[in-house]
Amino acid sequence: MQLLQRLYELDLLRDIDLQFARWLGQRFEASHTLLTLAAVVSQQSGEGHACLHLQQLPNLIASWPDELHSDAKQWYAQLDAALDTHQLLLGYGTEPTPLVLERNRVYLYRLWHAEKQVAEALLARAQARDAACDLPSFGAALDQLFIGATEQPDWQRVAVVTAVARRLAVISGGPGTGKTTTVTRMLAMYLQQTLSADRQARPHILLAAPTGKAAARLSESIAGAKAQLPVAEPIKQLIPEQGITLHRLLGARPRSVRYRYNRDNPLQVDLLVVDEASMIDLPLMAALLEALPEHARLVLIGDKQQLASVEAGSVLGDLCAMQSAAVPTEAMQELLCVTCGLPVTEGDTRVLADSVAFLRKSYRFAGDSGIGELASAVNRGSVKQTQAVLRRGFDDLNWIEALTADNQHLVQHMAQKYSHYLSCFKQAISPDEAHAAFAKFQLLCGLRKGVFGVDALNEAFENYLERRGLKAADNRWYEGRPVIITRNDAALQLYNGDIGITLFDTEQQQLRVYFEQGGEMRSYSTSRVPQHETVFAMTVHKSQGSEFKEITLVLTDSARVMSRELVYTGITRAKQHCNLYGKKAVMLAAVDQPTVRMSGLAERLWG
Ligand SMILES: Nc1ncnc2c1ncn2[C@@H]1O[C@H](COP(=O)(O)OP(=O)(O)OP(=O)(O)O)[C@@H](O)[C@H]1O
Repeated sequence: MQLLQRLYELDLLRDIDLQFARWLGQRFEASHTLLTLAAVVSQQSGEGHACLHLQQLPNLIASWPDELHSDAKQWYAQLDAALDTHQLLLGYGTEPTPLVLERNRVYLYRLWHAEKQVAEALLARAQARDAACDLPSFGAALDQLFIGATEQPDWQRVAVVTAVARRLAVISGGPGTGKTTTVTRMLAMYLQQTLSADRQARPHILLAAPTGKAAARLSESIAGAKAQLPVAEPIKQLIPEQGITLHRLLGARPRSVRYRYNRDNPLQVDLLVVDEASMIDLPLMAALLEALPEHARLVLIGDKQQLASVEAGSVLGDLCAMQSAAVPTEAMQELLCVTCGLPVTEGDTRVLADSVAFLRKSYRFAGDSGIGELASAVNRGSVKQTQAVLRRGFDDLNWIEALTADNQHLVQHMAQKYSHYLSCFKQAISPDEAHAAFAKFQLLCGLRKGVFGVDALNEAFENYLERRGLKAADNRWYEGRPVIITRNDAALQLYNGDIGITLFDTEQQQLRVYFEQGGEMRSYSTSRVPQHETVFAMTVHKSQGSEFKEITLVLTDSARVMSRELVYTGITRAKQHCNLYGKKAVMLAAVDQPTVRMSGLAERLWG
């Protein structure tokens, strides 16, 4: 039997991958070798890879079951010759073809095009030179913004200078390293510079994030940081506080993949701040860059160590890749030397290095914080340090050994942790109060399927609620049901990842679901809520962009899906307390397993 069919039967290809190969077969009469390659490239894009690196193919084949190895090796041996044969199916990007081969990478056309567009647009923005900064006033304004600061070097100060000086800025830092504080100071600095050149100027600043939750958090953090800014009130007033989702910003339209704002109809904005940039996939970044007017500044904030976007690409990671340890250009080094006291260093200069800044010190987690220590051990990929942190015993870190092979012990844990939230519904509660109560605790899982996956745990917890009389057996909806949207609905303005809480509306005498949208609560009747699921248990992927007072991260199942980035992202969702539930071996195996996203973007950007 042909390799393509066998891969599908063994669940190594999805329906869509097989259909794609079959459709190509009908249109192009291509060889089985090339069609199998098309299906594998399609499958890899489903795993988040922007392309398939041909050098990685032997590793991929080695991960397939033994029974396929002989056929797969034969297929691999025929690939070189097949790549030269069907130029209508596989081209080099000069004409649109279903597959594109560039260097040793094979792409689906859509992702190749998006990657090329993103690289060109980012490099053009990084190269753009605006009017030089007025150095004397620049230094004085910085001193005022960083009054009392003692860090040396002060990476927040470096990030502010970077972002004010360049049309593209990327600020990456772990939890609590002051990303929002820095961006707020940067906005004040930018406004001071702009207004000192033209008193009447009223630059249009916008704040956005990939999910509703992240946008709401950005609004809250900017408002908090703004209140502490040591600048004049008129400057503060020009800093917006309201963040919106990228889909809303770009004008997502029902049943259309095109956004309202695009190259022909650009956004009206002078400076755009986008938070949680690690969640932005290649096509979304391409659409964002296309809709941004040429003169506008783009400031991307995020944590490069977090999980990459669910869809294909690893844009923030690639932007921060710093291949061959590139250093900023001479002009930028000089500016950073004068304004921040950074030493000028020899090295391979890259224009993109002028735009990237890293924040390194966490102001949220003090030295005695287990969450901070664990996050940094996991981040470094050090199994030894991770073990040491787990042994040491911190107040904010708790290891819970899984006691049963089924999930009942974990359901008891959930019952205890959600007891405060569930008790809120004994009396009338406002939507704001309900959302605040729900944000106190979240159970996070790496997996969707299996006994310790999100689906089974939500079901088991709802069974528990039924036993407690908090949910009727025959009704999916009940007061207190938290739901998460799983598919964008532009018409209703509800997007993937938005969380709603079900409450009884005494006026309408019915259950309604309340979502926070742009700083306001909006309610929907239960029948109108687009595709959703219960969210007492949530995947770590979906939790990106959100933070909770306390979390429990479930680490029970196969280490294959657990990666270093997944564990890091999970534990850093906790602001005050982090519980780890499961088996230590799973945790340690995950720490030892970094995720590799295949992409050509880092090479295009850093050369
Ligand atoms: N230079 C600093 N000195 C003292 N405290 C600071 C400094 N920078 C930030 N903080 C404080 O640290 C906390 C976290 O800051 P901020 O919210 O800006 O970080 P963040 O990186 O945006 O966090 P998150 O991980 O939530 O996105 C805030 O309470 C802030 O006031």
